[in-house]
Amino acid sequence: MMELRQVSGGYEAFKVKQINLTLRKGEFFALLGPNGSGKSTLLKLMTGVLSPEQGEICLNGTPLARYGSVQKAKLISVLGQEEHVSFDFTVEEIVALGRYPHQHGLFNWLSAEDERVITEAMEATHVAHYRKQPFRLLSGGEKQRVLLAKALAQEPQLLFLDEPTNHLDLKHTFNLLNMLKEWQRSKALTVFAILHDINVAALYADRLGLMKDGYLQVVNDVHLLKDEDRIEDIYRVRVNAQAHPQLDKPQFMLTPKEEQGQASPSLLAGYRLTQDEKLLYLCFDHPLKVMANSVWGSGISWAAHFCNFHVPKHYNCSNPESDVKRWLEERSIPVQQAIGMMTAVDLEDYVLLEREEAPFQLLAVVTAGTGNAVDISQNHDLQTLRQIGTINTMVFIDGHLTDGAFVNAVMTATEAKAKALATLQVKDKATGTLATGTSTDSVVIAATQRGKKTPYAGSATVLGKALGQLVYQATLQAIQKYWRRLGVTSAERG
Ligand SMILES: Nc1ncnc2c1ncn2[C@@H]1O[C@H](COP(=O)(O)OP(=O)(O)OP(=O)(O)O)[C@@H](O)[C@H]1O
Repeated sequence: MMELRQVSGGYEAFKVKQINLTLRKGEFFALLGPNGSGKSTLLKLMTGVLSPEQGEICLNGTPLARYGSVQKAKLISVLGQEEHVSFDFTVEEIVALGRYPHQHGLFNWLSAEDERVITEAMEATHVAHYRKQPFRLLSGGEKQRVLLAKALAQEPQLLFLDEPTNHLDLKHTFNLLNMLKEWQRSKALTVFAILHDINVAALYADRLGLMKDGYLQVVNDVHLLKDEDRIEDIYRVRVNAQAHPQLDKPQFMLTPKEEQGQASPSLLAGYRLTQDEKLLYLCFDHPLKVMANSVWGSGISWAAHFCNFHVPKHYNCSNPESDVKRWLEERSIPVQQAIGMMTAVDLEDYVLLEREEAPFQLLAVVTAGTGNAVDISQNHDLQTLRQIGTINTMVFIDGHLTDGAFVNAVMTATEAKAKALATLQVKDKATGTLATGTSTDSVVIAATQRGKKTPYAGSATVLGKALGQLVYQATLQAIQKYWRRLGVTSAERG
């Protein structure tokens, strides 16, 4: 489609240098880079506004310089950063200007085909309802969409956009990019867009290029952005690449300077526990990063309120999540910062153990019932496994865990729980074999994310050992309390 070979050019004091790039037909290519890195200069070279001092730019195999302006406008259109419209045109008249390369004859009347394309472009950019309004009276974002409609009305093969989502609110940014993707697919439109938002680029681009100091440093697919060191080298900012929850695309987090490594009281001095018949509640002064399979707040999140609600033994509800949410609201606990579990166990029988193992502080809170103890290796009828008879394990860590360490911590806590069940010879009633857990267990691992990053939390680490021993002890004690309350004899245990 377009090929740049060893292209250099620009201004007296600034030039882009030695650019090699091939744009593929029908792709969405995003150009990223810090302010002043030369993105707009490169775009001006690619659109023929500036001429290369060295190298060659070809469009469909022919040097760009050989195209006449109308011939070029049939193939490429440009939505620049600042478009000035000097006359008092209506929206429709502005969009109609996009048709000029396709018009014939002396008077440039709009044909039926021109009218169809103009309407299609206005509808795609959601400006059709302003068609009779003067362009100058529109807002910045509305003007941007009208100018995009004009660029689309040109029916280009290649569309250049310089920060197209400037001025646009969230909805219109999303609509515009979705619409571009749609035109890219349905009309094999090639899109070359300068973007500032790397999250947007990661979501919409097929390939992207990173510019720095006039050089196109690298071109690749969006996974290139996962290279945090490279992004830091280009932008001088440390970003944290995360996986998008539904798509195989990276998304980026920034940490404001004042939030980094903020001092706050120690974990063990920074929480309050209250317990009544219905709720076991731990409230922390500062939110913790959480990995959990709780009824409310499952997955990875941040939370400061950890709740274990008591339910009757035969509690049955089609939507336990909405129940827990309602109970949180009834207690005025902020639902968006809460983790909620449920148990049929008497909450008075919770076990709380603290441990300090430098540099970590740990706190484990366990409630345990073994009425539905299960040996995971056996084949069970699923219906019988759905009753509440649960071991709920919460572990709080003053430490900075990577996502891998969170997974490791879940593993360690699970192994420790299984070992406690084995020590107490808890049996699966259905099979008579040793139980490995109960049918509806929950685990919560929460960390303050302060201090040096910890990549592991398995048995070969200080953290893993402390965590495993703490959960083992807490689970043992919680099961023993549960048995004492029920007056269960060892022969009946299971
Ligand atoms: N018309 C011009 N005449 C002279 N120098 C210019 C001109 N336009 C831009 N420059 C200079 O060229 C350099 C690169 O500018 P350019 O606009 O290409 O950067 P950019 O990467 O698009 O930046 P931004 O993200 O801020 O839009 C800058 O130092 C700028 O001052």
